Amino acid sequence: MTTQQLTDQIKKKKSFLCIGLDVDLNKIPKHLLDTEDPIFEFNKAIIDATHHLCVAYKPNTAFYEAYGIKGWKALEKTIQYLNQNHPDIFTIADAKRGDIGNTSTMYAKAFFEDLAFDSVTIAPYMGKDSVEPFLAFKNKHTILLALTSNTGAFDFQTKSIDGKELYKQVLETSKTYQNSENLMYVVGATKAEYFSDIRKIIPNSFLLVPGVGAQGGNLQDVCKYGMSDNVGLLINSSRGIIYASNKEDFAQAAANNAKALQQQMEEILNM
Ligand SMILES: O=C(O)c1cc(=O)[nH]c(=O)n1[C@@H]1O[C@H](COP(=O)(O)O)[C@@H](O)[C@H]1O
Repeated sequence: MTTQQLTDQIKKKKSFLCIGLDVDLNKIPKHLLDTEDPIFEFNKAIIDATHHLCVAYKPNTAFYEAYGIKGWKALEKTIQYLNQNHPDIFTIADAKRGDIGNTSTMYAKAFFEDLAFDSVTIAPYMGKDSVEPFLAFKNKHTILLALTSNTGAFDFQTKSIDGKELYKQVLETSKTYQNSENLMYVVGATKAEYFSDIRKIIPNSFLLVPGVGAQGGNLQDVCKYGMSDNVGLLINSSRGIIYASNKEDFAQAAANNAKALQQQMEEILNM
């Protein structure tokens, strides 16, 4: 998917919501545990109930890897279901990968070719040759961790090196990488006060913004300082949407929470 197609979808749906599919078998409704593939059945019900309210889904691979081969199969079925039924929806494999070049190439093949995701999250720590293998894929997107939502972000990302914070160096240096037009960045919703500075460096890049809902980030603040001319934001909520209820009504409850966020987004887009 191109970023133009993503922007078109945002304008059509009046939403820049990304729903995180972080499936924990301890949190899903008990009746689903009797089915053959509870993770997929949960995801399918959530997707069926919410696809008109969001523009992206982001399964975090940890939640699938934790269940071994069954988990990976459920991830595969989920992305196939999305690609077959909702090809207009942007898909993010939240895998936070990155390694020496030949290994990154294999990670890129796994997520872009085998699983056919539109994008994957990548840690920038190993630098240029660990990121460029992902960028080499046309119309696929590499979402680089810039300033994360957790408190540990202050351990390294905001520290100055040669007079400039590390997260700014990540943004500036990554712009020089080959095929850098395929880059997007992660910036946590809990770091709203940093968005103005970030937009000075990357005015138009798409930002994946996790941390609203369960982590306490504020949607209005993020939009005020982080929105670009082409919207340029994908706001993720995982637990705040998918675990709205653990009863039979879980999918409808998730849709209600997604709708509440989408309506706030619509108001912001209309301003
Ligand atoms: O890359 C991410 O998506 C990510 C980056 C970050 O800085 N903070 C962050 O919470 N995430 C992910 O975003 C999701 C947030 O989930 P909730 O806090 O339940 O909405 C989880 O899958 C996290 O792994």
